[in-house]
Amino acid sequence: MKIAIAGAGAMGSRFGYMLSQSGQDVILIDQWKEHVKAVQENGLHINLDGEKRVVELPMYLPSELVDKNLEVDLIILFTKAMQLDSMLQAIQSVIHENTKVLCLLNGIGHEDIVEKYVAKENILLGNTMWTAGMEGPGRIKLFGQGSVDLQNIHPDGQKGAEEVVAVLNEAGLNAMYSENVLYSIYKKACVNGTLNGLCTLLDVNIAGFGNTTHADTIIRTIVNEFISVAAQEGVELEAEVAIAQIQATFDPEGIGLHYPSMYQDLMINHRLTEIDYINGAIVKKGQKYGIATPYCAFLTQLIHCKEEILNVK
Ligand SMILES: NC(=O)C1=CN([C@@H]2O[C@H](COP(=O)(O)OP(=O)(O)OC[C@H]3O[C@@H](n4cnc5c(N)ncnc54)[C@H](OP(=O)(O)O)[C@@H]3O)[C@@H](O)[C@H]2O)C=CC1
Ligand SMILES: CC(C)(CO)C(=O)C(=O)O
Repeated sequence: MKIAIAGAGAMGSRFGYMLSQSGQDVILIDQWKEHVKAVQENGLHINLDGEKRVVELPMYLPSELVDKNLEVDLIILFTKAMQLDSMLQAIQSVIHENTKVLCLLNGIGHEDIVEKYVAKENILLGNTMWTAGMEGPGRIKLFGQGSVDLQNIHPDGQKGAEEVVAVLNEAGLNAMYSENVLYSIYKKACVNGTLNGLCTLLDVNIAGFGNTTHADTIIRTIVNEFISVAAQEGVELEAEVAIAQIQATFDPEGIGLHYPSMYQDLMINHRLTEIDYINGAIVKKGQKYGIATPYCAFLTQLIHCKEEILNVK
């Protein structure tokens, strides 16, 4: 399968690497010039559980694709939420009538953006528990295991979605066809809504926060805000199920030593965060449905304060 990864930072590069190792024909696309140049000139440097390796993968800026007349079977979107619209606009030349587009970003509501550029029949929505980090342009750090949940958003897309699940599984990405992707998205959003902002503000990794005596109370309160909003959208998510998935991330042998992507954005790279698409999205929906979401609102405000203090753009 010809696969383009659009947004090939940490996660996109991980998926691109694993898919190419399984024999798929992969290209990486990103708008970060230094990163693209580094991969074009020196290959993608991978630190996999401490073992270093370098792989050659074709990588392009979107502007370099325009006259290439490239057709791909699948595009996997892995930008940050703030860059999704501009990336989709920039890769129009690669999106054809039969191109499937799988969106795996963290957060809620990305389908509204993808639908502006892609026919509903070709849109697959999902999320992932894999992790990754950048050590610099052209260099990624990988450890731990993960999984992917995905589903077509239009009934005609099911066969295509099942094919994509099979391709991801051949690459060892542990993909599952979800019967209710909105459920999967809200369940994963509970993980991000409790860990990303708090690990960032408290300056700890997942295990560090999870091991505090207050973590459980805070997590339960935030999860309750998420599930009250989800219920208004027809998603019946049990608090204990969401909490169990969050607690499972604390294990240092799993992803407990990971600093969430928001920490990497704000504290390491001094970049804007996705808070408005996670806790901020719950606040907005809460206002619409008349549900109080004070913890999500406070967390969103604190992260925005930190963005201002660090003067990030
Ligand atoms: N990292 C993780 O462990 C996980 C992340 N996710 C989600 O996956 C999606 C992609 O995340 P992730 O791979 O972490 O994103 P990255 O920050 O690694 O890369 C995303 C984009 O950000 C820009 N960028 C990143 N770092 C720099 C930098 N130092 N300087 C300039 N530009 C930079 C690049 O695009 P550009 O130049 O266009 O700005 C890049 O394509 C997000 O929605 C995230 O929440 C989901 C699960 C786990
Ligand atoms: C790994 C995990 C689940 C941590 O919250 C994540 O999605 C992220 O880092 O953004």
